[in-house]
Amino acid sequence: MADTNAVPSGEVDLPRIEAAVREILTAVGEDPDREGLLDTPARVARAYAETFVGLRQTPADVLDKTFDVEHEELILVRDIEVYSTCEHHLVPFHGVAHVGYIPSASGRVTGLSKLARLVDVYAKRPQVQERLTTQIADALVEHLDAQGVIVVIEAEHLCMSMRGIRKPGARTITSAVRGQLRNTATRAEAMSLLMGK
Ligand SMILES: Nc1nc2c(ncn2[C@@H]2O[C@H](COP(=O)(O)OP(=O)(O)OP(=O)(O)O)[C@@H](O)[C@H]2O)c(=O)[nH]1
Ligand SMILES: [Zn+2]
Repeated sequence: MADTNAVPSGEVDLPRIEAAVREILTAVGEDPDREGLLDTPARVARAYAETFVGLRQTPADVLDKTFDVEHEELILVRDIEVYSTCEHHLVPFHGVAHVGYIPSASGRVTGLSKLARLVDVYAKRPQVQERLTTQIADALVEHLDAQGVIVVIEAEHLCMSMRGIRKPGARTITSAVRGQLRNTATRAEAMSLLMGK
């Protein structure tokens, strides 16, 4: 099975994406040489480079810089906007991520913005929501030695809204809980904080 954590080396092959987009336009019955579409393959290539930039990033890139704070309680950033791409249909899914952790016993914490950056490292790849959730949680355990982690993602998948079953508004909720946050009381406290109750 392919290693979904693998980081490919090298740059995005823009000319190859351009050629593929020309092919797709032709295959759906369009004329890639008509004026309105002339720049489209190059635009799509640049957009894909941005959409999948996380394939060239690692969690260490954002979590290696830490500092020590005396705080062995929950740190939670709620409502981090997420745009990712469903790996089945290559259309977006979008919503919010809530990311919380209890720092290591030595109080190793990361900057709050780094939690949002970590979400993007994994969101900017072809994804399924379950794996996105799990990867964020596991990175916090691995890189911060966090004593507990909770990640909840709520998202709408455009592959379910704009096509296929066509159910706009259906939201999928996934969670990943590690370490001390598996404890019923601690987990209930975190859940009530992240639901805003
Ligand atoms: N578990 C999971 N499923 C997803 C995710 N994103 C999309 N899917 C689902 O992936 C499935 C792919 O199903 P297939 O039957 O292979 O493809 P399809 O014929 O296009 O399916 P429909 O979307 O039902 O039309 C669909 O049920 C999608 O709703 C995700 O993040 N997690
Ligand atoms: Zn999909």
